[in-house]
Amino acid sequence: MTELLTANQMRALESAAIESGKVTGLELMERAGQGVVDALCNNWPELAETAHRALVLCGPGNNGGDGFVIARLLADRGWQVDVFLYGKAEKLPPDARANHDRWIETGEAHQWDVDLILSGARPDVIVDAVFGIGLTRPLPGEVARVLDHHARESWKNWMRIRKVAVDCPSGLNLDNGHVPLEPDMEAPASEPPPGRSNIADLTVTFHTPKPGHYLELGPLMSRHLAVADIGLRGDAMERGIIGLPADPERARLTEPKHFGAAGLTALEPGTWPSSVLPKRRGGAHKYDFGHLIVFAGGVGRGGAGRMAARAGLRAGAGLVTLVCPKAALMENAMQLNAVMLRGLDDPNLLGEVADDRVSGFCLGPGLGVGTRTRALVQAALARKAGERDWRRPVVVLDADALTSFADDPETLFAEVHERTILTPHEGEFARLFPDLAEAVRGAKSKIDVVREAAARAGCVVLLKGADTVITNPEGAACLHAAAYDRAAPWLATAGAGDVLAGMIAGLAASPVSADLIVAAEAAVWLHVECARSFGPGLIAEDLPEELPKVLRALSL
Ligand SMILES: NC(=O)C1=CN([C@@H]2O[C@H](COP(=O)(O)OP(=O)(O)OC[C@H]3O[C@@H](n4cnc5c(N)ncnc54)[C@H](O)[C@@H]3O)[C@@H](O)[C@H]2O)[C@@H](O)CC1
Ligand SMILES: Nc1ncnc2c1ncn2[C@@H]1O[C@H](COP(=O)(O)OP(=O)(O)O)[C@@H](O)[C@H]1O
Ligand SMILES: [K+]
Repeated sequence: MTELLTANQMRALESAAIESGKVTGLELMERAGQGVVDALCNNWPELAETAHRALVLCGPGNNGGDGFVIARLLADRGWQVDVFLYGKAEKLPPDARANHDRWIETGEAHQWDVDLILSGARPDVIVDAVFGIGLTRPLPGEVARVLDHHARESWKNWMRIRKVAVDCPSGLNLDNGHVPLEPDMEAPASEPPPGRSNIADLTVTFHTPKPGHYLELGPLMSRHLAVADIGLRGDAMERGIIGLPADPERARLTEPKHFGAAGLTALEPGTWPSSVLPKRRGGAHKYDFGHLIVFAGGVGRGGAGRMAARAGLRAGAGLVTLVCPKAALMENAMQLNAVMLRGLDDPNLLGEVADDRVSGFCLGPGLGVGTRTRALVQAALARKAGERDWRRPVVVLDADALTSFADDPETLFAEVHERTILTPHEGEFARLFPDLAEAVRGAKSKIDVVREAAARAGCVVLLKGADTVITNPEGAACLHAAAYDRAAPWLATAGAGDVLAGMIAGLAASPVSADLIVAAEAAVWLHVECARSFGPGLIAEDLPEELPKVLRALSL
């Protein structure tokens, strides 16, 4: 797992390293600049071979300081380097000032001037070192004009000009992935507002990625992400131990890498996520992997429940039973084989179809909004620990199971327990947590907002999206990003969420399953892995069928 550090956490780590006396701020800045130059040369080997021309845009803080280091290192390689400074040299913080002064011994640092910058010699590379984690307000217009994606069009052959962002494309808030805008700056939908259109070709960040690289606009603006090691040692190894519940303060990125350690890949047995999947030992009985009950809707509405059930079975539940209104039995019987089937009309008779060995419930997909669904949810939540698991049955609540409580979320929150997970998409989230949904549209980090939701609800909450955030009431937060080399646009297809609910339930229903948040994290990762393995043309039904291939690749 990779820790995602907020701006404050990164600053604290940097200060601690400097205070320990093992490193100076200047050394860190030098390594940061070197890291950017190395990443640039790795990414575009042709730039490493011969000297080129760079336009280095420096800002008024330490991000600008990194820019001056980069300017010097490129000049040392024989490059022609034009440097512009936004702000006053006298006001630069000490380390940035020192690197500015070192640069002007041999080069020039021009005062920021939009026309002068855009009419200057054509650069091969633009280095955006204007603002990093210190951005506190919207980009000034004169900076936005230069960094705008279209500004490159002032030069000929502009499509071959590369833009490298230092720490982040300036304007992007690395805590939340938003681009702060002046209140009157909302542009028409057809045209990205200034600042949102600062799109890099490569973004080089330091030590570890930040939440904003993966949330909201982060992937779109950063485009490719490289992480440069600047020799800061964190305690992430201990905190991010694979398969354990996440740290309550630091969010982690859901991925197989163990804090970026090279050589550990998903393909090695024993590593995450294989290590947290229940089905990995021989000699077990089907009940050792749990009995999952998935509820389906009435006549003609069973598809979503059937897909969730199939996903639960493929994900590893020992047995899966689909429970539907009796009138829909025939329809479902014609479609199911390995998934078992029972009819239930009266929610109060849940015990007739779900004995003590049931270890998981999945409710919501296609279930219909209303009092029957509410009653089923309440009946499932009321179940106590069964005979094979000391824990209560896991309850996955999705779609209609959530919407059925839209006018009274407090009733739901009063009944959920620690083995409950709510899996809303943004619309369902807004129905249960209207104020928090508003906050995420504002300036708050999606991670913090979902943390608040889990604390309020008293159970695990998973907010779906290309950036999926999973939190528990203790504050642990995992961010799964279907971005960069794990983008999965094919998942934007009807029913993909139903399959996810089934996969989570199927993984978590096993008596030997990991902590619920950990099981959910693995399910989200596998869900995207299935989409990526299948590729274009994917429909939701393909996802469970792709799972065996994905699991085989994990050497299970
Ligand atoms: N923290 C660390 O561990 C390291 C930080 N480094 C670099 O230092 C950067 C952070 O430096 P700083 O904290 O100085 O922050 P920045 O350089 O990102 O920006 C801070 C400066 O910009 C001003 N500012 C912020 N938003 C503005 C706006 N919209 N309009 C005009 N001025 C604005 C602030 O008043 C301040 O002067 C990182 O992003 C990274 O590039 C690296 O040198 C390596 C180590
Ligand atoms: N562009 C995308 N990239 C990656 N994942 C996506 C994308 N769009 C949707 N998803 C994922 O697909 C699923 C869609 O779920 P949901 O919105 O509940 O749809 P449905 O109700 O049709 O099943 C979620 O897991 C979500 O994270
Ligand atoms: K920057």
